Amino acid sequence: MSHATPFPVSPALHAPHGSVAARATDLSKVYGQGETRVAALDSVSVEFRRAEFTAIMGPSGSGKSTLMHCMAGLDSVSSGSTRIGDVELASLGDRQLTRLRRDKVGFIFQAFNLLPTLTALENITLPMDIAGRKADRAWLDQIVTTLGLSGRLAHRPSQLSGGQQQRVAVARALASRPEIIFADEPTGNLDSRSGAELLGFLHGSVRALEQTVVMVTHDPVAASYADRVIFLADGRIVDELREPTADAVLDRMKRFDAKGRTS
Ligand SMILES: Nc1ncnc2c1ncn2[C@@H]1O[C@H](COP(=O)(O)OP(=O)(O)OP(=O)(O)O)[C@@H](O)[C@H]1O
Repeated sequence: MSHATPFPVSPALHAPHGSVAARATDLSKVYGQGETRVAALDSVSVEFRRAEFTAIMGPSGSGKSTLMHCMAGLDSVSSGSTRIGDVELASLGDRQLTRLRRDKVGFIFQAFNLLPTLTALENITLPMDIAGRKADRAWLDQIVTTLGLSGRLAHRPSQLSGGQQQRVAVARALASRPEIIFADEPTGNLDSRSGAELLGFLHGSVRALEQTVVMVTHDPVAASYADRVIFLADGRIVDELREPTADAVLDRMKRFDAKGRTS
């Protein structure tokens, strides 16, 4: 599906695509043991290329969140490897991993996860403030303007609509120019119009800013904003769709459902 790009496209930004922003190789994740053992991920290998928007879909319990958490270094892996850029996450100690997450990874969750006592602007710059890094003012201005937050920066989260709060969360994720953004059902708490706006911003950040985005979603329309969709079932990647339309995604999902019922 073709979606409008809200960010001004700068041709100069369209430098070489195709390098890998994150990669999992033979990634397995097992929770529990004995009778409670669950293989949440079973030998998953996947690449997320730079400046590409990937949606991860699959039935409940198929391993979507686990894949994202392992890729983002929020959860340990049982076997296999995960890399952000050139860095193998298993090779890092706790402090190095915390620093890598802070500097290289942006997160957007379904719950907006904003601190209620801070203003919108303070929430946006918080990760950089904690890291002792100065925000790039021009970059911040561009993000804030594009996301339509200029007049809301002094507001606290309770004074903002759900859509505005989620846009603050998007601005926070984009502000440090992370290598990759992981979004877990980012539109789950939004009405359809705010959701569409947000997906437009994510899509625009991929096109115009060369941001890499990986998004878990249950919604075929949300997935249609991505460049590709990967489908998980029982902890394995079972299919992939490029240039998805909502109808094509729905069609694949129906096929998996039908297979699930007959197998
Ligand atoms: N901390 C945990 N301890 C034990 N089992 C877990 C844990 N986290 C996830 N699981 C199990 O791993 C499997 C994959 O879970 P995961 O949350 O990754 O699925 P999902 O596809 O994101 O599901 P949903 O769409 O419902 O959010 C499930 O069977 C789940 O019960």
